[in-house]
Amino acid sequence: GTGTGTTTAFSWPLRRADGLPVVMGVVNVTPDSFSDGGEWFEPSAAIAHGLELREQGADVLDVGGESTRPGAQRPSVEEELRRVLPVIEALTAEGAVVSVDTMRAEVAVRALAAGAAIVNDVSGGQADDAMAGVVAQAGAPFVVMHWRGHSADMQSRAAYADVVADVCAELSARVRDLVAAGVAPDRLVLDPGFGFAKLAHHNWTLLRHLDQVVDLGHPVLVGTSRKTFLGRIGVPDGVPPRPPAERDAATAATSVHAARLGAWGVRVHSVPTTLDALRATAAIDHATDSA
Ligand SMILES: Nc1nc2ncc(COP(=O)(O)O)nc2c(=O)[nH]1
Repeated sequence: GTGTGTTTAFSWPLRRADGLPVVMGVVNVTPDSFSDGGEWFEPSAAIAHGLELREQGADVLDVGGESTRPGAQRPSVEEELRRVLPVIEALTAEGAVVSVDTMRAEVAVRALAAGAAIVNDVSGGQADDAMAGVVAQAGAPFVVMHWRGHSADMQSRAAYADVVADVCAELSARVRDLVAAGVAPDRLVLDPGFGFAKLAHHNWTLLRHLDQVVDLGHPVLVGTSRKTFLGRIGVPDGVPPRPPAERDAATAATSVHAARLGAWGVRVHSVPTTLDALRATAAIDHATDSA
């Protein structure tokens, strides 16, 4: 690409005309993401998948080149760029709104130049000190996820006095640091980071009290899709969780719940399932009592 990628014109905060939460479709260009590892590793397959998600109704396509599943080893910057840039360029050329899922400032810079409109950083700017400046300079919307260190050993940090209060406090600290570094507050999206340094019960508790995250005053993104805690529903201890492809109904339930509690958006693998569930809920909410 020429590097002067066209960022698709879009207004911020992004809102759906139908009032449903923004649907962010997952395009993992990785050989080992836990939920769909390897399916879309080739750029052509990832591009086709992204266009399909957009066709299905996704408002944003989240393109990531680094798997963040527990225990994942990090790719090099070069490898991460090789994976995501062709996909970002092609999807933005087709008019899609793209977010780049990266913890690296260098990748964010190149992705924005290639047309990405949003930076989605699971570390919320903690993994790379240069990220805040890149996002501030670009004026790009920035997704700040709750994170306690790299996936290699993050589950060792899954200890909380009060997971909701702690996650809110740690996200608020990130907001302060990012604003101090020049990021505009109205460009920040917060995300509780389901499954990152969290055990199943932490995830359920965060969902139950998601309104407290919403009350921090920033749009909230929820990324529960196909995560292991959903695969454990109805599965006895000691039995492996159900595979990711069987977790879309549970994911949809969490998306409906998140919408009810005021979430701005949901980051999902299955767009049709998500929209079906959200639309059904909206139909219920808008049902009139006329005969
Ligand atoms: N903002 C945000 N980004 C993320 N990126 C990757 C994953 C890991 O899940 P995947 O391997 O299915 O992409 N989860 C999140 C998340 O929960 N929130």
